[in-house]
Amino acid sequence: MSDLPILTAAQMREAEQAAIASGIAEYELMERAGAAVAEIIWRAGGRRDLLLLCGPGNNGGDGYVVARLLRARRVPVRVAALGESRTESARRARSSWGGPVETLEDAAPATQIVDALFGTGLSRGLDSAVADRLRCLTEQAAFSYAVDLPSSVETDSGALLSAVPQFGVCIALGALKPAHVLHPAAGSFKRLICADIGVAASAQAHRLAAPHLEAPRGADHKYSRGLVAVVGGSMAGAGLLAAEAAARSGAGMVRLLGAVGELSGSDAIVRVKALQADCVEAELSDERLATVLAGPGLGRDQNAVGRLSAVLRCGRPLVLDADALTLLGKGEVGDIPPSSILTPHEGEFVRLFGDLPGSKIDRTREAARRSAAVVVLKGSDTVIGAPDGRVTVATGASPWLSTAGTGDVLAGLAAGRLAVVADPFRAACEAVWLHGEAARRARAAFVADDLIAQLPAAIASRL
Ligand SMILES: NC(=O)C1=CN([C@@H]2O[C@H](COP(=O)(O)OP(=O)(O)OC[C@H]3O[C@@H](n4cnc5c(N)ncnc54)[C@H](O)[C@@H]3O)[C@@H](O)[C@H]2O)[C@@H](O)CC1
Ligand SMILES: Nc1ncnc2c1ncn2[C@@H]1O[C@H](COP(=O)(O)OP(=O)(O)O)[C@@H](O)[C@H]1O
Ligand SMILES: [K+]
Repeated sequence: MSDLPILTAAQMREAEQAAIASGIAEYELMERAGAAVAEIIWRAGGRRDLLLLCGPGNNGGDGYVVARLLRARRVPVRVAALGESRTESARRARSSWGGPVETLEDAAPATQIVDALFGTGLSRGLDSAVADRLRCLTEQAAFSYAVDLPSSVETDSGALLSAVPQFGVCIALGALKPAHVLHPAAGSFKRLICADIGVAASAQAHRLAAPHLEAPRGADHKYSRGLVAVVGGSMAGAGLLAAEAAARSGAGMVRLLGAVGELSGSDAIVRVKALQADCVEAELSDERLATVLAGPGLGRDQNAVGRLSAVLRCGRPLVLDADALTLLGKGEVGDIPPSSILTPHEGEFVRLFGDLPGSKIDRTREAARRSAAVVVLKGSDTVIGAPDGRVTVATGASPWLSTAGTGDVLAGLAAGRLAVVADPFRAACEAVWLHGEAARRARAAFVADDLIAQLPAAIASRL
């Protein structure tokens, strides 16, 4: 898996303009885009009959190029257009096709359908008659492809501007756009392919790639590999889940601060009795501590406030989750120490940062900037933002993760990886990837404990 760049519509246009300024004609880019799409369709569908739906802009222009190139390979191709072509390159592509052009209303279904109606230029939802026709034709096809983006999705936010059918393959041109990784748009295709069209795309946002992890060295010992403290609380099970995940994350040692003797779980976790804030404070003064996690099962009463205050003052790299985020959102404890990792779900995020404008990527980036922390905004698409503006987006997470306790596992994993690598953004990215991989390996109907059991194999796969 590669860490592909993610560009907004405006950034993509800038990259295209830079390519044009360097001497590549706009029409040449359209030819390259069409050729890349035609090749993918040819490999998947061979000579099955195909209907291309072409819109008025350059997305439609790409479509006419695809039609011409596949006709040359003796694929039975028909083209249906939504009006005249409105750009010079699209008009040129349409005239190079030179074949008949049907109307969208009259076009009969085909085995393969290609949506080249709109791409990054879509400015509003499709008219309902057009949306209906697109849905009908797509549902009747055995193979369906969206060129650059499914028409109807908002490029920069991933919102659906009108109803979108389910496509088999979406072929992103030049770079990914936010709608390729953010839900709901990212759920409107089964497979995503990014086609290189020779436009240099550098971005601060990337799709999360599989990490390269390092095994301990011969000279390592449990403290050099990272000592993690998990500050538990009134819901002891959540703290234990986080501690178990931290213990299987590659860290050298995990201490669980809370009540002792009540819980089962791995004996490798050192339970330390620390029920009051002053005991927590004393435990967190250990110079050998690499990271401290607070939040899972912490509670929200005055005792929890005192314990969390001790955590915020301790001066160690922190991971803050769940109840810790809720208490921070209420403003009842101090500020978030810089370089922390915060792992909110949507509700905790809004309580902490309010109703920020823009896409999930924009909101996460802004929250990271404001808090000077790494923010992991969880969900079916998890966005990880760093204070310096870097963002990665995890795609394709198993919906089976929507079960109680999986967030506690992620928090423990983040604390463990932070203890190992000491870089909060890298640690958060590794944790999110390993969490997704553990879920993939656990397959279906798993509970949070099953994810923890998969962590050693997930880690081994990246050494
Ligand atoms: N940026 C790049 O580097 C490249 C872009 N290419 C293609 O160009 C596309 C972008 O082209 P355009 O900017 O022309 O945009 P689109 O082809 O997405 O559509 C823009 C046109 O649709 C109209 N429109 C927008 N929403 C509408 C609606 N709901 N109903 C009816 N009309 C509507 C606009 O007024 C405009 O005329 C990309 O998605 C990609 O497919 C490729 O040709 C190659 C390179
Ligand atoms: N529909 C979904 N698809 C993929 N991942 C999901 C989905 N719903 C939740 N998740 C993931 O599951 C975890 C749930 O965390 P959280 O909401 O904190 O739950 P809990 O507090 O019960 O542990 C997060 O990592 C989140 O990204
Ligand atoms: K399209």
